Amino acid sequence: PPTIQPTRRVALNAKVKTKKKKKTAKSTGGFGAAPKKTTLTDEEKEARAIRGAVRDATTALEEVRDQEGEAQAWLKLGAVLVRGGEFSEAERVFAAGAEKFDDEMLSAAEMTYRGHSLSYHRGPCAEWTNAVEFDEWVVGGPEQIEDHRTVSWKPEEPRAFASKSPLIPKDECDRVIALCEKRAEEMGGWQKARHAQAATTDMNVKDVPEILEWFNSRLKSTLFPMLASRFPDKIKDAADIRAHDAFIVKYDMEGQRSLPLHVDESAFSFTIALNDMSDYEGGGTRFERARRPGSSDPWKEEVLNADAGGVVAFAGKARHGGMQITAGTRYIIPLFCFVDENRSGKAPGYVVEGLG
Ligand SMILES: O=C(O)CCC(=O)C(=O)O
Ligand SMILES: [Fe+2]
Repeated sequence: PPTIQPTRRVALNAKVKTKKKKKTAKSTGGFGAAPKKTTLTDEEKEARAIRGAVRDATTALEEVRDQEGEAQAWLKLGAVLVRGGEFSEAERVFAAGAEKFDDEMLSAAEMTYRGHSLSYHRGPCAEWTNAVEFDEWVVGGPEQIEDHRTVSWKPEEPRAFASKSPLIPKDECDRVIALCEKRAEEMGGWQKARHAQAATTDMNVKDVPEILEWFNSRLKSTLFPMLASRFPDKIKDAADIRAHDAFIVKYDMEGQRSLPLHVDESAFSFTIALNDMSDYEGGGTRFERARRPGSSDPWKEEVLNADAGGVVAFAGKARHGGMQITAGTRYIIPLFCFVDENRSGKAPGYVVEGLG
């Protein structure tokens, strides 16, 4: 089976890489654009080299299509696309290759880029017309946080938004909890080892059909529109948002009480509260370093939380964790999102379509 990409990653070293050199030249019109000058800047040379590599890998793929070792050619083409920032294309090439070949590397690459996004709503969403207000924080501290593929954050840009009232009615949340507890009973308990590096007591949303149907309608009507409205500079259209992974987590005194500081495998993450804060003591999404937008206050730890149906939505690469509860039970749905986008701006699918 493919290696499951951990959706949370606990940094072994608190220092994350700061500035990453951008590898493509936006100034040339991006990936695929013809160079206009004879004297090329380094960036232009790099963009041209990537275009050449994509061409070579595509040609190599065409040549070996029906031969042994073809899986290697698909992997190579995907890797070249990743290098060029063509992430939507890389995902589709890895997936197309994995479909043709029983190859562990291709399946693992598909899982890394696509996650479980095919199980979740993708495409047109409702308009965000909700009157809910949000508390806003800058998170991640003074240094540049790690990029997540298409979404990169300059210092001060990473945000966390905590809703001040529910986005989802409490009765829907109650039903989800009841369905989870019923399923856990049938399955002999909550899963404890799905995430190797930051294990939670959890259950995949995609594995519980009634919850999945509800969740997808909420992604479309509420959660994706809300996210796009909070991050307009990073998300052009809610229809481009993908859910990499979503699961229900239970914190209680018998099982898991907290979650260590980590970064998520996401551009944007949500913690969706399923029950009220009065049901437990402690708890909440704990950001290692936060302060108010526009302030020069010292960075300090901040715990954000909401009652049932409320959310905390944030840049997933800002270090955070689950604050320890000291009594009661807390249920949340962590949701990890990315944007289906090529750095060139070309419509997703153009490389795979070209392969016929
Ligand atoms: O407990 C929380 O609020 C944080 C959960 C979290 O960060 C995660 O599940 O990745
Ligand atoms: Fe997380």
